[in-house]
This record gives sequence, structure tokens and C-alpha cells, in this order.
Amino acid sequence: MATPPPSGEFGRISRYFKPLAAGFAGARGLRDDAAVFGLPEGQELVVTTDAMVAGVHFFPDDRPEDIAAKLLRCNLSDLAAMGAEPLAYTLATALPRDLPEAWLGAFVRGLAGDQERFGIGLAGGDSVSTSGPITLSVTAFGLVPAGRALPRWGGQPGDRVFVTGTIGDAALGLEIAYGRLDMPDAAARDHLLRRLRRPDPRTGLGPRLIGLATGALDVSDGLVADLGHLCEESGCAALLYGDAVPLSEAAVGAIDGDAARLALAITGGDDYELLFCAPSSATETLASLAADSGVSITQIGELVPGRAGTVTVLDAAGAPLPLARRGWDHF
Ligand SMILES: Nc1ncnc2c1ncn2[C@@H]1O[C@H](COP(=O)(O)OP(=O)(O)O)[C@@H](O)[C@H]1O
Ligand SMILES: Cc1ncc(C[n+]2csc(CCOP(=O)(O)OP(=O)(O)O)c2C)c(N)n1
Ligand SMILES: [Mg+2]
Ligand SMILES: [Mg+2]
Ligand SMILES: [Mg+2]
Repeated sequence: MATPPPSGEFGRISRYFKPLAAGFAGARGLRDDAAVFGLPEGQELVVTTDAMVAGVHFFPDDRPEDIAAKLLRCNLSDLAAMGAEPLAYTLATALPRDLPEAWLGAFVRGLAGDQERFGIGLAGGDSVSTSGPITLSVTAFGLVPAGRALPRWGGQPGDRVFVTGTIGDAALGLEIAYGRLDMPDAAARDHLLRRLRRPDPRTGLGPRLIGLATGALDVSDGLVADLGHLCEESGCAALLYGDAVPLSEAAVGAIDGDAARLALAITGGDDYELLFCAPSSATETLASLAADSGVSITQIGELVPGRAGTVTVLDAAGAPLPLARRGWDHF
């Protein structure tokens, strides 16, 4: 019997998506109506969804490989924020009919690279056409020891506030992409743009925060806004030391002492770093965890009693720093 050449919706699924699902048995080869998989004893399933829309989360002419990486990594960052190990993901694509086939090939290559890198497999998905912009959604599944998922609401006054990696690179990268920030230093410019397009989800660190962090989330909307979310759920307030926020060398160069750019760095979002609180007794263990993992962990503030969700940003002199906004809000 002759095999028909791959074309149309099902040809695309066979050609592009089946290879991505080959390593995950629960995907049933993308031949069934749904995926089926069991969980190891003593583990719970962590489920998160994040969607991305051209023009909102990325530029329509960004490289499809980068769009794929960002899509997966945003979701992996949420798994890390829960303390979960990546397991599998589903993918929904809404693509314009006239999108070149090569776009899909490159997008799938981006997914394949990150599947390998982060140890995650495709479990299934859906393919539809749209008359609007490219719209993509991933649901990621992760595993966490039963009852140990990191909540946003465990913080208490007296806890210290920590963040991984560096903050503000992506927001400054977005300024460059929009042509609002000129960076003559090519290496610094590339670093900021890379952090915007291919964030570094802290999948190695997240699970190791179980037993240390009392509350955790990842920074997507902006450091100040997301600290506000942590505080809201924990029923307390926070002080954020502006001059303690870890900045990359490239970000320091881009900010160049400008208060508005520093404000952008701590409110611009797209960081995909972990923000968490822990009692002071955890400080030494966190330092060795950082040394071990090669990802920095910096104390940037503390939780204090006060109206739930209030974040006061202090400058180097300890004076409150006024901010026009705390972070990204879709509406
Ligand atoms: N359309 C929706 N339907 C159901 N739950 C949603 C929806 N949008 C957001 N949520 C839930 O609201 C919470 C906050 O969402 P969000 O700010 O997007 O979290 P994150 O920044 O970690 O992705 C999450 O628990 C998320 O699952
Ligand atoms: C073209 C473009 N414009 C603006 C942004 C900035 N931006 C868009 S959405 C967003 C917040 C994070 O996205 P969201 O959908 O809120 O993710 P979640 O908080 O659910 O993880 C940011 C900072 C961008 N990344 N690309
Ligand atoms: Mg979300
Ligand atoms: Mg999150
Ligand atoms: Mg958001």
C-alpha cells in the first residue's frame, strides 16, 4: 500500500510532531485521542499552562527556533517555581494558513533542542489555523514528591527574600529590540537580547529549594510585581533593597546610572528567574546550593508585617523609591 505524502493537518502532525513525541511513551505515538501516563509512587503531578501570542510575547519575525525555546522555557520556569522536575508537555498551535512550511520546521527544531536539553517529551497537542497572529500554548507536566510542591503562600515576616541569576536583562533586551536603547557594545547587546529570546529556566535549582524555601514563584511579570504576588499570597509585605538586585555586567552598562532604566529592570519582567523566601537559617545551605549549581542566589529583601502584597523598594540610602508601575499586566 502506498504511503501518501505528508500534507494537510495530519501530514504536518506526522512529519513535525510525531518525532517530538517518540521519546515519551505516554504520547502513544500521537495516534490516539489523548495521552495516557502513570506517576511514580510517592510523586504528584504539577501542571502549568502558558500561552504566547505574536506581537505580545515575541516579535512576528523572531526566529522560530527562539520562539519555540521561549515557549517551552516559560513553562519549565513555572515547573521549577513549584519545585517540580520536567516530565512532558502538550502543545497547541494556532498558525496562519500562509505561514511558510520552513517556519514550522525551524520551530520544531527549536522544540527538539530544548526537549533534549531539559529532558522533557511531547505528550500531544492540537493544530488549528487562525486568521490572527501566531498563537501558541504549552501545558507542561512535572513531578514533585507528594505534598512538597513549593507554594506562593508560605512566607512569613522575618523571612529573607532571594532571587536566582540576574534581573532586568530581558526588559533591557526588549528596549534594544524596540530600538529604544542603543548598545554599541555588541557582546552586551547580544547578551540582553539572548536573555529576552531564550530565558534560562532554573529547572536544576527549583527542586532543590524544597525544604528550604517557604514560598516561591518565578519572575515573569516583573520583580516588584511578582514579589507583590508572593506577599499577597503570604499575607505580608516586603522590603526590596534596590541596590542589592543582581544585575549582569551588560545590564549595568545598559542602565548606566539611569534611574528610569533601573526601574525598568526591576519591573519589566520576562526574567524567568526564581524568587523565593526562606528563613535566615537557610542562608548557608542556599550559598552552597548556589556554588554547587553554578546559578547565583542573592538576598534582595525581607518579608515584613504590613498590608498583604505591599512592596516597598528602597534605594541605596534606604529611602523609598517611587515606581510608576510594578510590572506587566495583560489588561
Ligand atoms: N484562563 C485561565 N484559566 C484558569 N486559570 C488561570 C487562567 N489564567 C490564569 N490562571 C491561573 O491563575 C494563576 C496566576 O496565573 P499567572 O499570573 O499566569 O501565573 P504565572 O505567572 O505563574 O504563569 C495560576 O494559578 C494560573 O493557573
Ligand atoms: C514583542 C514583545 N512585547 C512585549 C514583551 C514583554 N512582555 C510580554 S508579556 C510579558 C509578561 C509575561 O508574560 P505572561 O503572559 O504574563 O506570562 P506569565 O506571567 O503568565 O508567566 C512581558 C514582560 C515581549 N516579551 N515581547
Ligand atoms: Mg501564566
Ligand atoms: Mg509563574
Ligand atoms: Mg503574567
